[in-house]
Amino acid sequence: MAESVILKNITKKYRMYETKGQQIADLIFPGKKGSSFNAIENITFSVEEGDVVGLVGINGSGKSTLSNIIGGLVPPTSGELIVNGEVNVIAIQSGLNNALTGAENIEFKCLLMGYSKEKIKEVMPEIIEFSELGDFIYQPVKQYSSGMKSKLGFAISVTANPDILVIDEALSVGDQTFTDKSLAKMLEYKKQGKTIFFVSHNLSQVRNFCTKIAWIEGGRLREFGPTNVVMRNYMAFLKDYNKLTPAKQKEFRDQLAKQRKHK
Ligand SMILES: Nc1ncnc2c1ncn2[C@@H]1O[C@H](COP(=O)(O)OP(=O)(O)OP(=O)(O)O)[C@@H](O)[C@H]1O
Repeated sequence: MAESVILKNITKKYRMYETKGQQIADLIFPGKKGSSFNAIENITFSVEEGDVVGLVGINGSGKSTLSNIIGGLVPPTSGELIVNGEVNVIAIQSGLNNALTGAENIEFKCLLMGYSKEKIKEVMPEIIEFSELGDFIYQPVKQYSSGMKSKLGFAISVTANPDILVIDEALSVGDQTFTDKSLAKMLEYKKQGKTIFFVSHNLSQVRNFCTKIAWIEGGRLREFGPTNVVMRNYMAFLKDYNKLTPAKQKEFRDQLAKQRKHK
């Protein structure tokens, strides 16, 4: 199998400030004020065509940052990312323009993907039908619920038929029927040998759907491997973590955060 996505020592740093004044001072004297926070640190793994990779980890571990980097939405601070093919990200905040209607967003995204006016006319009814939004498609997206936004983003992306698909929690906000329909579409993609990254807190979806899992903890890759192996270890970790008191859980998260913070 050919390698589809290769990550080599990918790091994403953000500057963090305690006050607005610090932020302004840092603009004038870069690096003097505030601290640096590693949202993602030294992540290395590679994925083959046809792999469906679940990204798991507790809140704030860095899953969305990593999926946005893979999707080309966020540049890494350092490291090398090789993506062989066209990639599309579906997230709850999926880059839709709130001022435009659903239909205008479809048109806009299709134009960005290089579709001709004729092609857009052809795919428009298909996308509207998949989205299940009915007449809401002519309403501005700012009036949509997060589930409706996710449906629209999903419908556009599956019609775009990318080689690599990144799905960030987009299936957790829709209703069950839509989620089932979307999972069926994903299975079709999986059968076609497309590469999929799947961020979800729904572990039974991850178990049923993913062939591999990347477990992210405190911005670092704790484990990468076949679903059955990593899922077993992650579940054991969660069982222990959930047994901790809220104060002990916070202590654990604070300890991880401390390791990510640098001057
Ligand atoms: N633009 C940003 N500026 C500063 N910090 C950021 C930024 N984006 C993310 N972070 C920080 O990076 C860390 C990882 O965030 P990320 O959203 O990737 O985690 P996640 O695993 O997707 O979390 P969740 O499960 O809660 O969605 C968090 O501590 C977050 O506060």
